[in-house]
Amino acid sequence: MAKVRVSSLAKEFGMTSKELLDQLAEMKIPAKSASSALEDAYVSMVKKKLAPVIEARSAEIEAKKIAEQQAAAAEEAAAKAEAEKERIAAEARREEERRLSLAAQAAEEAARAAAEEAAREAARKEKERIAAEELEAKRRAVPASDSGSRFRSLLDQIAAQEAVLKEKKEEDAKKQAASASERPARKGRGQRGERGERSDRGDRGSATNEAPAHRRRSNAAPAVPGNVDFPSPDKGGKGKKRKGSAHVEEDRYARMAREAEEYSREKVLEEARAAVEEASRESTGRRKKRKEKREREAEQLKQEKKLEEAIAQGINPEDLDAVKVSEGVTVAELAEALDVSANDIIKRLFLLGTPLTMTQSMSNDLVELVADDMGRKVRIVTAEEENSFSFYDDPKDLKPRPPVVTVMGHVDHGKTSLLDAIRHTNVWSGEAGGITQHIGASEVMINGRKITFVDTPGHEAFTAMRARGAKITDVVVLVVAADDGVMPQTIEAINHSKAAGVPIIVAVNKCDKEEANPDKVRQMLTEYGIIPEEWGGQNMFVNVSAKKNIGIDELLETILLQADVLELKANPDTFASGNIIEAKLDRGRGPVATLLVTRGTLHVGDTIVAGQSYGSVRAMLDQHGEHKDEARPSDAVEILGLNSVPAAGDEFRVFEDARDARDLAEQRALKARIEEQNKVKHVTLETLFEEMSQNELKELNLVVKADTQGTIEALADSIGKMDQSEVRINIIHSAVGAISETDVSLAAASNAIIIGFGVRPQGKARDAAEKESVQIKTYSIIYKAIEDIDAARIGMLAPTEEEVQTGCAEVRDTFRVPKAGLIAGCMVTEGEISRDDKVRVVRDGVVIFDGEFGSMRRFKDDVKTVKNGYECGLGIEKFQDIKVGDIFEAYKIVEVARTE
Ligand SMILES: Nc1nc2c(ncn2[C@@H]2O[C@H](COP(=O)(O)OP(=O)(O)OP(=O)(O)O)[C@@H](O)[C@H]2O)c(=O)[nH]1
Repeated sequence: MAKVRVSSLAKEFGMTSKELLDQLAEMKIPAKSASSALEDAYVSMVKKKLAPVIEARSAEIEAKKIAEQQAAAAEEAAAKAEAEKERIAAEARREEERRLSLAAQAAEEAARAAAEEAAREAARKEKERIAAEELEAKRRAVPASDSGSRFRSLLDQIAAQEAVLKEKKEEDAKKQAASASERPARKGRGQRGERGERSDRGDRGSATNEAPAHRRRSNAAPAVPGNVDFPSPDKGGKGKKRKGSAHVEEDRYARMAREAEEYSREKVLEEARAAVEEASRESTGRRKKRKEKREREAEQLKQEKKLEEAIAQGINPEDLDAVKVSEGVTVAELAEALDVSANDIIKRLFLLGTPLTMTQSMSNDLVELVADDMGRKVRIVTAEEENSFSFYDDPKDLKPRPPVVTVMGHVDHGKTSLLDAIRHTNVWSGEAGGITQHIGASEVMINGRKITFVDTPGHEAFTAMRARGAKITDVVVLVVAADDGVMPQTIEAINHSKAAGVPIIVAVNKCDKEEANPDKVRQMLTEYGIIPEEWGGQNMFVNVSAKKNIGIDELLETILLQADVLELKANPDTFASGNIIEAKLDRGRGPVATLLVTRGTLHVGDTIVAGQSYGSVRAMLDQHGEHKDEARPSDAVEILGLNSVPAAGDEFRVFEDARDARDLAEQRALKARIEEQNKVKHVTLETLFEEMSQNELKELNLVVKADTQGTIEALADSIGKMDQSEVRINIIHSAVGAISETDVSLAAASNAIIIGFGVRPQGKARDAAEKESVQIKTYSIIYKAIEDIDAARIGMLAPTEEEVQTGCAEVRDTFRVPKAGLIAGCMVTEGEISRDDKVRVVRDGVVIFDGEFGSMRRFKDDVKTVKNGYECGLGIEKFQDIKVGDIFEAYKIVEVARTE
């Protein structure tokens, strides 16, 4: 066997070699250094001993790893947030700088425009001054003596020039006033409209210089007071200088610059705010993504857990999402389960050739077919499954629990005596007639460890209960009397234990007896696969004497050893569940149940459901009749408080809500009652008379199927002539053709018998009839049918011979053989056909010939029988009309004893 070094084992355990060496020294396991190699046995010992330490270590390491991962994740998130903050700030800074430089540029442009305007204004004023001087010079140049017409005309010219100047001045003033009043109206317009208007007016100079400033102003829409003087669109720059206009314009440009600056700052702030908002939106987005990720992970975890549970419960994970329906569900119930209309299902059933009504129950195959047709998944739950609970426990919640042991064996081999010896109490003497009458349970403490014993009865009548006993136990102690050896119930106990997969410890009892032969018992048991360990097998054997108290301690130690190997665990920190091992109605205390807790902890006051019973645990008693407050996994206790007596073997579980418990129990009880009522036993020709007298049956319903209409008419005619004074015979349905599943449904619904003439049940009709207990009687001659019905009517019918089908073969090919005639190449599809069987040739459900085989061959050899799955050549006596697809039904007529 491979050895493991201390160092590598230490590494595996997550400890240092020194630590492990210390532990080994403590356990007295020889190991000198880290390089010392340990035997396998030591390794498993160490593993077992250090399991809690290793678990704690690995949990510690795991926790550390998780903490590290979390810290790293937090650090990363913080770094990311910091970087993001930095990015946003830088972005805001850059934006601020850009806006400020734009504002400065705007201010500069405004100042330049102001300077240019001032220069233009100065030039205009200069021109006006020169013109005035020229006029004055002209006036002075006119001689005082010359007061003739030339002088007058000169004065007129001057006066006209002055008038023109004045007029122009007035006009300018008007225009300026008009432009000032127009300004606010223009201000509201779009930038494009404003520009268009200006170009229409042909404002050349200011259009180029002022356009940027105007655009910005228009964007920011600062309030412009109505009385502000704007440069007038002075054509040609002529006209007089306006009073204080330079000063006003200086103010305006300064304000424009300030406004531009303010606007820029506001804009920058606004954009910075938007950037921050965007960033926070992004971080919200990240938070949302993280949340989504967490949700996804949680969902995945849930799915994994569900899968684990499904596997633990032995359910196909694919069936998890399937709709659960009970076996024998009715059309209406299925419709409700699938949330579809019952009509939809009825329609589909009709198309499948099996029309059913709302209240009729459906076969499993039909349920699956219909569901499949609808693209739905269903899981058919058996009654047993329905009444059982399934749980899933996280492995980390599991804690060691005591073993539950069942003592089994042949009657009088000493089971009770052995338990008595174990418990040091004299149970045997208290039993009625010295025979254990029920499953009893008891707990024993050995070396500080508990073992729960379930004592099963040894009589054959309790076989079923014993089977349950084997299922709820961890270990079976098979008691075999050394003087008696292996007996029928010993074998039965072995089979039950094996079926339940429970290990068997053999207690060879009565070894004190002289005739005891323990070795013979060992020898006998090998035949049943129970081989002693000392002979290289799997089973532990202990020789005991219950009477003389010999070998009892050894037996108990062996049980504990076996339990250690099994590593039994359960979750004690949950609602209790388990099995009823015995229940009875006590005259004074009402229903009393002994139950075994397999999971969780049961408390006084808990509400439980067990099978169809429910109630609160009013009192809890141990095997000595002492009151207990709680029962933990592997504890067996007697409880009071159920509303009825549950069945031994029923599962129980605690319900949080008493109403849920009552609902479930009542639902189960109701279902059981309905099922009982629905178990209709249909009439048969053999039971007709009995039914007539017991249940006052006044009518016999028949469904008649025949090969021809003539046969149906002949039968109806004969029946009409029958004496119907005691029972009326109704042909409720008759038709030509094979007996179908629909005929069976009809017969089941109307308590009818199916009579077939020259026809056979088709497809699944035979199975359906068996399931529904509908009798199908097939005849080839009418008078035989009439005879049977007549005999049944007067209670004289008792079949003396019966037809037994032996097999079926399908014709795959036909060929002619000289002398032998037509031979059918067949495949046997059911049972085994024999050369001397009778044979019926069935085509499309109708019997076309009834006779005997003429030949039966496999390859070139004549054979006596051919089994299912084999090919053969079959010839039929006096029948040549064989066609591909025909079915040969082989049958025998057997004698049946009269049942009266
Ligand atoms: N000599 C001898 N007799 C024993 C021993 N064990 C049991 N007996 C006797 O065998 C008989 C049957 O014992 P039980 O303990 O009732 O046997 P059981 O298998 O429990 O029987 P049922 O309850 O009927 O299934 C009694 O008379 C016991 O005294 C034993 O070790 N030695």
